[in-house]
Amino acid sequence: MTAIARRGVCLVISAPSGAGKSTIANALRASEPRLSHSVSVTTRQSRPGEHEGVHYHFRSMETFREMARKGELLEWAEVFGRGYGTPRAPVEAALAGGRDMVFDIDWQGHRQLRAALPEDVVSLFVLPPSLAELERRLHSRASDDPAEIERRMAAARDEISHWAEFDHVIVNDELDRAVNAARSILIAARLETVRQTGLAQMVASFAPHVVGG
Ligand SMILES: Nc1nc2c(ncn2[C@@H]2O[C@H](COP(=O)(O)OP(=O)(O)O)[C@@H](O)[C@H]2O)c(=O)[nH]1
Ligand SMILES: Nc1ncnc2c1ncn2[C@@H]1O[C@H](COP(=O)(O)OP(=O)(O)O)[C@@H](O)[C@H]1O
Repeated sequence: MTAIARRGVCLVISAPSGAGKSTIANALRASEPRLSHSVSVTTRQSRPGEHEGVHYHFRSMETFREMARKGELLEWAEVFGRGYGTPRAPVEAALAGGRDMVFDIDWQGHRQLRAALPEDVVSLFVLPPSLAELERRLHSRASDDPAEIERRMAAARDEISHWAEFDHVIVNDELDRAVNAARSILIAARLETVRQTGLAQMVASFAPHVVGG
């Protein structure tokens, strides 16, 4: 019997800045070696410890706009006054090759990605235990200056107001629990793609007109 090729899963993780989505996505990738990270393009400055092509592709606003104009971005948005977007080519290659990807993007990106790839997206919204804890985490990360932290706290309520657009919502109180929940969501989505692919191929083998084969 030939192996059934499934498409990859797009796991979108969104959250107000500082809630822990990068930490959760990194922990997930550490235990799931075949899960790759969609490296976004951004016009913001790199933070200490961030590397070109690993955490982000750091580009000028001019280059970013040119990429968006040419259709090289699958989705893009302005967040905190800066441009952020998902390069199209790596996502299309991963999905076609049956490789799963995790996306750390905001609610606007989630909406656009879902519209572009309705069959492939499963999404998770991460809540902090409280706004006070969110602010504490932003300070403890020590990556942004006080004005930037203020901007992120001001935007947090707006980001949180979109929670109901997501397939799953978790509170990141204990990190291990949150990572386990994210892993379960990924595994369930993988099984669903296997099931759908398997069923479609099985039906196509005896009734091609049903699945348009
Ligand atoms: N729409 C969209 N949002 C993105 C993308 N990359 C990052 N973001 C979002 O931009 C916001 C700011 O990201 P970043 O500057 O890394 O700050 P952090 O979330 O506090 O670590 C977060 O809400 C990210 O999820 C992208 O490619 N598209
Ligand atoms: N469950 C948790 N408990 C305590 N601190 C956490 C937890 N999850 C993440 N953090 C810390 O909170 C800060 C923000 O996390 P980060 O993953 O950078 O957030 P985001 O990517 O959502 O902006 C980091 O310093 C991280 O180590």
